[in-house]
Amino acid sequence: MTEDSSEEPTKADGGTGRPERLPAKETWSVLYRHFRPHRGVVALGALFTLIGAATGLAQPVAIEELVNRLSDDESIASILILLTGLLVIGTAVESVGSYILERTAQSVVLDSRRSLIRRLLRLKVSEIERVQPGDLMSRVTSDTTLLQAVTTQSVVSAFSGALTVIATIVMMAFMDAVLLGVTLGVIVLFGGATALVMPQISKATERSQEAVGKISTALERAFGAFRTLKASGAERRETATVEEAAHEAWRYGVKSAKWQAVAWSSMGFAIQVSFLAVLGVGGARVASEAISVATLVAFLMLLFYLIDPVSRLVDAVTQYQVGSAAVARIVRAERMETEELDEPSPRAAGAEHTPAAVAFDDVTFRYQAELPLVHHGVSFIVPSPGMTAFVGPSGAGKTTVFGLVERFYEATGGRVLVDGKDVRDWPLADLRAAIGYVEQDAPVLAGTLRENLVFAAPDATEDDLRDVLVRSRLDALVERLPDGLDTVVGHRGSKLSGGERQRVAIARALLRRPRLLLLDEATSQLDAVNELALRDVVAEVSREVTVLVVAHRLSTVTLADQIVVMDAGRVRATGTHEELVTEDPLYGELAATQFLATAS
Ligand SMILES: Nc1ncnc2c1ncn2[C@@H]1O[C@H](COP(=O)(O)OP(=O)(O)OP(=O)(O)O)[C@@H](O)[C@H]1O
Repeated sequence: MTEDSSEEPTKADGGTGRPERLPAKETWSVLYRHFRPHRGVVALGALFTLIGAATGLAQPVAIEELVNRLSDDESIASILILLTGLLVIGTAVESVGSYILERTAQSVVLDSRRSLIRRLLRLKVSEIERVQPGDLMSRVTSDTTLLQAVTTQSVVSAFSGALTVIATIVMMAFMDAVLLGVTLGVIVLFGGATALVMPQISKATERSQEAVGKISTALERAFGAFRTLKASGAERRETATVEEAAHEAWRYGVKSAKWQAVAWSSMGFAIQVSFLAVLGVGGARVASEAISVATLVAFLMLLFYLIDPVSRLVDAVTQYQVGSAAVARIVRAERMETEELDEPSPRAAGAEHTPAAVAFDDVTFRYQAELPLVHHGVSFIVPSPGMTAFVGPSGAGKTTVFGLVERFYEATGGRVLVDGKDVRDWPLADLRAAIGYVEQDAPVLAGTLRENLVFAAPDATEDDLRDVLVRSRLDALVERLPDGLDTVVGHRGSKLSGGERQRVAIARALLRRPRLLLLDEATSQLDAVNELALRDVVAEVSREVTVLVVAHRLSTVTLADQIVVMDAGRVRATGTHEELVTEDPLYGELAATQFLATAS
């Protein structure tokens, strides 16, 4: 089962083109999904913030009373005590509230990172080939951080800010409706610009985040081929590429900051102007005895208190713009197609060790809809147990056979059968648990030798490890290394030789105790002595296990129980070496040139 993307491939890109913006409704629903598990805590935090704000609002009322008592020559001691109490309680409650909200915001970031990480490592192979992994990484590290702002400052500040604004306006209305009209008129007139610039903030932030993604992509490209970079003298050019992306991030970051400043200052300006307007109109109303001085003072105090919630509202909307840009990028990553991968069932995980049966039944395949067919009706049945070698010119589609058996890709037509069952009907984890796969370039991961070996078989015992080290001819190397199995092998195993990397990859696959072993040019870099040894090991393994190899070396191919000759995506002949040398001209030619040349 896959979770399908509703977007066109070009829209769900990893940063290569500019995707369409996410509709506001969808942004809201994503934000709500992240927010929902924490709604209880957020409500508590919001309540504390509100209580804090209410104590602030009570202060002008208390001051109005204080001014009245002063003018009536009454004692103000009780009012002063009340004011002090309000201040202390307000500060304490507000700080606890803000701590709760910040903590929740961090949890939201954690949740979104977790869900993204879980999905990213389950992406289909074809999805990863379509995008830039560096950009995907920046979505986990950088974009999720922006989510933090939109779930606290934005959602909660908007809520508490709006409630406080409403409460303030109600209180103002009770004091003097005319002054309230003046205040609102001025704020709407001068603060209106704020609303206009909001979309600009979101747009600039998304561009800036895209550029951050480009930085990761460019760095990943450079580090991924560091020696080639140096050997090609490309340091300056690649540095310039990364710097250009960094500069783009800066440019759009500054643009976003500019629009945020416009939003803030227009709202600040609106409140300042309303102060002046209330002073003018209020003064006239005091002179005409429509209102008392105490009411004007209290009203001005309320106006003063309005600055905070209005700022919070503006901040909320600004942060929402920033966050929505991040949400769009996160959602697009979340929409990429993933594989459903459960734990392998215990039987598949190791109890049963019969060799797997593999067959292709008229398989056609293309990597992408717009690309030509790679397989045009490929059919073969492999002996199990036994070794089957795939040979043929470069690009004939040999590696693709392995990709289809592992179900990294699904056949466009026909059936790929393992144990007589279409691989699409297998639980994916069970299928892969049955297979040991050594890829063409024998990848070794950063970490220690031990970590690399047990990567595919975390439950392997020390005895298993020792046995496989001997079989894959790694024992001498491990003994030589000062830290033995705990030696760190460097990024992509850069501290190992090509042949050592291949042996590590073979050992890793053997340790998995597979029922089906796929070896893609797995011994191409081994010296003659090690190759001979490993060939014997593979031959021995193939007595109990089904082994498929892609190999160009005669030594490996001649050993095979069956050879499948592929050419331009078709099987042109199947047989043993002796049969094919005489029966198939292409194989005869390959044997005569490539194999025999190698053998001689
Ligand atoms: N991930 C991919 N996306 C698109 N096209 C691909 C992909 N992988 C391989 N191809 C194309 O499919 C064709 C078959 O590739 P494949 O790797 O199966 O050939 P091969 O026979 O193993 O070649 P070689 O002996 O050089 O390894 C080639 O033309 C290749 O360019």
